[in-house]
Amino acid sequence: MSIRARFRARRGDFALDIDLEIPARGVTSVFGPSGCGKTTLLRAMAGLDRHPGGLLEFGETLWQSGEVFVPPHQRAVGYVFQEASLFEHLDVRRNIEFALRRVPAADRSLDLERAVELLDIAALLRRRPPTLSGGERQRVAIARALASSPRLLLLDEPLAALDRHRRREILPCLERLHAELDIPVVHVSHQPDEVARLASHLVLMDSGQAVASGPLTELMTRLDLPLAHDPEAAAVLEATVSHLDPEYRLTSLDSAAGRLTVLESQLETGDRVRVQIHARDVSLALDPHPGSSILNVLPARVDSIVEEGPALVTVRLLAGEAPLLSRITRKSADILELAPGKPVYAQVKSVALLN
Ligand SMILES: Nc1ncnc2c1ncn2[C@@H]1O[C@H](COP(=O)(O)OP(=O)(O)OP(=O)(O)O)[C@@H](O)[C@H]1O
Repeated sequence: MSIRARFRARRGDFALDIDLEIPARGVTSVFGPSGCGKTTLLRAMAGLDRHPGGLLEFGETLWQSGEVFVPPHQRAVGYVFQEASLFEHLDVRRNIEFALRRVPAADRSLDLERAVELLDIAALLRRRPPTLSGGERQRVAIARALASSPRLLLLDEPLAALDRHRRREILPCLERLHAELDIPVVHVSHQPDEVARLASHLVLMDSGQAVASGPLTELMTRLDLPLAHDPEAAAVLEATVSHLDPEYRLTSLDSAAGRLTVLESQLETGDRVRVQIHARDVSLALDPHPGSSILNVLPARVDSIVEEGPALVTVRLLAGEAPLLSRITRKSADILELAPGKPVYAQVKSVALLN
């Protein structure tokens, strides 16, 4: 099942020209520079702005086409924007109950207790919004959006107004939503780390257009797209915990790129995790370097190479079928005579667990 969105709109000098098909499951992140049209797209999907000639299909359900325009409250869409708007005179419980009551009991996909548990807001139920912190407000706003039993959740930079610490508190809640509720989420963010952690699908926007749309793991490592050239460029891999080593306090993960070793954490065998490997943390060698202290050495082959200014190159590798990035000096690339198809060993200095 997929979501099809086609919108053309003009706002002063800005033109939105979008024709997208994204999966109606998992988390799709819409990523792009300020002013590129991310909010305009989400508002059009929610039905908050009507753009004549637009098309929006949610699976078999038509929300907009030609003369058809289903108003926002009949779309079963939950949305949370940067500054959460709550009913300031009602306590948190009543804010959520208000949303619950909009849906007949037989059609509810979750109850108050479940929404409270997922967003970890039991302690806030008697508080009124003016007494809540920014992070608490956002958690309540997301719980309220869920209480209306949406078929689609739209989150427009819900964490933008929060500092790093508060964002770290909410990210696990968003992950739980994704893992435990079968509601597709379209999520707008400026933060590459948030996108890497949450998204399964990515839409890259620029100047009102979708420059690319595809699986996160692929788009993050495509050398024709900007993410792979960022100083923070990284590959993201799904992995399963395969072995715990109590003696050395290490954990082994099996991924499509091969076996990875990370420091011991709270993980158990069989857990699914997501890891991030930064391009700057991957060096390359022509042999497996048995004398090295680096534990994670993956056989790979060079897929493509792009220069990053006069001194550096970014190399896209395929370790098995999994793409990885390596940022090395142009001199090293010349010494190793790197070229597409060449077998190499990727020495991974650091693997970050994202959850
Ligand atoms: N009512 C309006 N009148 C004129 N221009 C507008 C209006 N609303 C939005 N715009 C312009 O449309 C463009 C897209 O805005 P939008 O809010 O969708 O961008 P965005 O990608 O969400 O940005 P940000 O990441 O900064 O939130 C911007 O250039 C903005 O200035």
